[in-house]
Amino acid sequence: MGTVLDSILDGVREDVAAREAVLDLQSVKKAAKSAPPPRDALKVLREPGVGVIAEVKRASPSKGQLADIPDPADLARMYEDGGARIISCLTEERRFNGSLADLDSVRRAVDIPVLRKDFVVGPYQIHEARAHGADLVLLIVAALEQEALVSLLDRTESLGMTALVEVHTEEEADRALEAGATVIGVNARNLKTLEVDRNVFSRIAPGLPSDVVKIAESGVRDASDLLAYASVGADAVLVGEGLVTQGDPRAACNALATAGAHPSCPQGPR
Ligand SMILES: O=P(O)(O)OC[C@@H](O)[C@@H](O)c1c[nH]c2ccccc12
Repeated sequence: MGTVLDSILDGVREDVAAREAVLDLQSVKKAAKSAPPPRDALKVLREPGVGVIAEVKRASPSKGQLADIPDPADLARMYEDGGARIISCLTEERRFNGSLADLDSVRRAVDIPVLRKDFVVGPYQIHEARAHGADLVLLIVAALEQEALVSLLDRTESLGMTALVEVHTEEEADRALEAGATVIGVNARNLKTLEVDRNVFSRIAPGLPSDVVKIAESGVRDASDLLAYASVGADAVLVGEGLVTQGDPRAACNALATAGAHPSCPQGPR
């Protein structure tokens, strides 16, 4: 039986093919060349303290609709005001209800770097991300053969963007390092079963080289979760549900950012 990830990937491949039939690879490459220059995400991620990557997330396969987000630009601005270092914007349509239009409006609304959060299956989406202003791209190891991972990582960097390489197991972390990843996200949510296990980060992160930026993804509900991830080496946390479901996303983001910036917040070597 196929996993949730497999079925998401099938849908994504169909959607990419449909977009490519309208705007081919050559055209999207051209569009990427006239996009506003990429913002330096690596610099932001290496600043002292534990950073917050705040996600514009309308829905998820595990929970369905999470929040009514009438204006993603508005939400992104609240996150930025609340002290987020990076905005993550879901663009996958079928399960997460995201879109490239959301990415466009988010990128225009803020001055901080923006991550295109999607299931990248090939080079088309990398150029497309840049054409829509993305500064970072998510690459999910579990979704890619090693050869594809290496070439998509190189392509991302050659366009001046940063790749956030997502892993869920030690084996995947080894593949990410082998591919040359400098920013690794450990997802507490298993994309094959959708189960969240916050201990996955503490199992994997301490084994990663100290110069790799380590991001704890998923399952952050409040400042105590951020501090727990920080104590086992997180340089940043990526938070969706815990922010979009709050009445005041600016305040919720600020509570996390403040905890991450506090001198008592544990932080790994740089
Ligand atoms: O809503 P949460 O539990 O804070 O999780 C955010 C983020 O980690 C999650 O949206 C995510 C992590 N990796 C992904 C890959 C694809 C889609 C979504 C994701």
